[in-house]
Amino acid sequence: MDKLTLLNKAKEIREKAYTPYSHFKVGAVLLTKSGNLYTGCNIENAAYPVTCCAERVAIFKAISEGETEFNEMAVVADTKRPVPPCGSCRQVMSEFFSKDTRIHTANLLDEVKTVTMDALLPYSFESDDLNEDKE
Ligand SMILES: O=c1ccn([C@H]2C[C@H](O)[C@@H](CO)O2)c(=O)[nH]1
Ligand SMILES: [Zn+2]
Repeated sequence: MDKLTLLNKAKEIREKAYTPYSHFKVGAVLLTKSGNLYTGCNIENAAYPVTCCAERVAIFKAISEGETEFNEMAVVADTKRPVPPCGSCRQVMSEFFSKDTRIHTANLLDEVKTVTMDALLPYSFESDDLNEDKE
């Protein structure tokens, strides 16, 4: 799918963000291999750390609907540079994305930076590292 289509959808969903504390709104869109779109916005909480980022909301919505294969993601926020996803979201993305999955990040000035999963989180901890057969 065209990255601008995904980014425009992310901009639209960003308006739904629940951000009474930071007033920092983020929108995310996830495209599955089957061609479905899952959207997410950040959802904050009076207990601040309970907040969930837009990226993880989109991924968790998709997983909970039985989708496990993804093509690309788009993320938008009102930042000076295309918004860099936080470390927790990078780890969650790496659980479900391939090394070459592209993440389109952007700001409201329509500056776009596309990065692969591997570039976003190199040398990531993954299931193979659990070494479950050792004891
Ligand atoms: O990539 C990001 C970075 C931050 N946030 C949210 C978390 C919190 O609600 C607010 C400020 O950190 O922005 C996201 O949703 N995605
Ligand atoms: Zn995050």
